[in-house]
Amino acid sequence: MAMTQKIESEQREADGRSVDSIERDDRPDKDEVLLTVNQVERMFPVGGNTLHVLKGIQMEVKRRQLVMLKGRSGSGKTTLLNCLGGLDTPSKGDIWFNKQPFSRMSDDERTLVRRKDMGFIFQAFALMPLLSAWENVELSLRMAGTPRSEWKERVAECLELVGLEKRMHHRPFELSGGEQQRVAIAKAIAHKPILLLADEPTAELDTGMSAQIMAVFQNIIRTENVSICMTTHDPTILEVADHVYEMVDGKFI
Ligand SMILES: Nc1ncnc2c1ncn2[C@@H]1O[C@H](COP(=O)(O)OP(=O)(O)OP(=O)(O)O)[C@@H](O)[C@H]1O
Repeated sequence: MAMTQKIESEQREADGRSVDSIERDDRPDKDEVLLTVNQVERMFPVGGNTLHVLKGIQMEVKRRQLVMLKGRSGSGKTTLLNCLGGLDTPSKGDIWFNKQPFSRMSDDERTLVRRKDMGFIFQAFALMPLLSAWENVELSLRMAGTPRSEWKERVAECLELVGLEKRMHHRPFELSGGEQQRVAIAKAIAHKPILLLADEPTAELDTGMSAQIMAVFQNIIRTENVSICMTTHDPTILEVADHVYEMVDGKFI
């Protein structure tokens, strides 16, 4: 057995699961659907007219899936992602999340679900510029209401998961674009969400850094049991997706 394989195998065994169980993912909730989108439409009133942006979207995301939404600029990807994250609501149709009628909840209920079970990553990283990587991740735990006694262990764990253990005390301007995006990922997963929504997370990165971010995504799907739904323009990263939905003019083709 090659050394890298052995180390990987030992790490996996240390993780409490056999190599086979990880590669086949035979955990009981494997095929469970986490997110269902039923005939969702979104219209906006614009200057006396109605702009029909989403035109009957049907999709689902299962546990531990990496799902990508691809499509040209203006096709409606961000509008859909905003509805999936409860930052906006459909004009028609509904969205179910974790067996709950997410799009029909009150704003307050939806905010609670979003804070507890969802994490967000945006293309422009959204880090606090004066705080270190450590402090940025800690801030998200503070905002999520995680008890202070758990912060230290969880911050270290998240920064290690994204491969930043040697950069924990650097501030954003002392980090590369790819490293900043990894801090943003650590921040988004710190409160243990079950769904991560990412809008063009590799848009600002070159091909090598984009590949690293996708490797981090695959790692956190395995270790954190999270599902990821992301938008992208980048054809080179589509192959790592479990499922790709292609959007043209507000519809999937
Ligand atoms: N609040 C709004 N009011 C009016 N029009 C809107 C609103 N939000 C989005 N749109 C319009 O909906 C269309 C789709 O926008 P959206 O941002 O969802 O596309 P996108 O596929 O994410 O594009 P990009 O890749 O450039 O971000 C655009 O024509 C946009 O102008």
